[in-house]
Amino acid sequence: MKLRLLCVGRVSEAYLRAGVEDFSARVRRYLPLEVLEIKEEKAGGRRPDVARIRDREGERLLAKVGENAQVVVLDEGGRAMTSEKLAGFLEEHMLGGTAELVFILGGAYGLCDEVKRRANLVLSLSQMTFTHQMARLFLLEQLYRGLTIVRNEPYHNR
Ligand SMILES: C[S@@+](CC[C@H](N)C(=O)[O-])C[C@H]1O[C@@H](n2cnc3c(N)ncnc32)[C@H](O)[C@@H]1O
Repeated sequence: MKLRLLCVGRVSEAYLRAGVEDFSARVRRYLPLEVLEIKEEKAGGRRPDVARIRDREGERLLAKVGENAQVVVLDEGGRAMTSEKLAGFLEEHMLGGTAELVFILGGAYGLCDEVKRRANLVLSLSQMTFTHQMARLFLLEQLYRGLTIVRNEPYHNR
């Protein structure tokens, strides 16, 4: 199985980029990982048209999602999971023949409903809101943690 991260925008903060690179490399020890960055829609002006921004970014994201892909959308309003549950979810897909598991992260204004409707799972990392750059790092850490749990390796320490 291959993991694919579809993200709106880049990781511009150096301190987060280092973490993202580190955890991406760790995840790649277990599974192929592709990260695709979608251009952020320009906000323009003092009162950005949030619905338009989300819709445009959503179109770009959905254009990159294959018909048969299993999709996890990251959203603070989604379903909370323990790391063990996420590990179980990953294992199910690894054993169940899923070719590609796609994770979608929104930009500064979040994701439109159409993207959320495409999700097989809407996943929350916390009820609190993170920047998309931080959410990317936390997701990668949880994927790495989950994969070490699947392999019964000593990272999770439980
Ligand atoms: C700054 S947040 C967007 C906040 C926006 N106000 C909204 O309504 O979604 C940017 C992206 O990071 C991800 N994100 C941020 N906090 C998250 C959390 N607690 N759980 C899951 N994803 C999160 C989501 O993909 C979100 O679209």
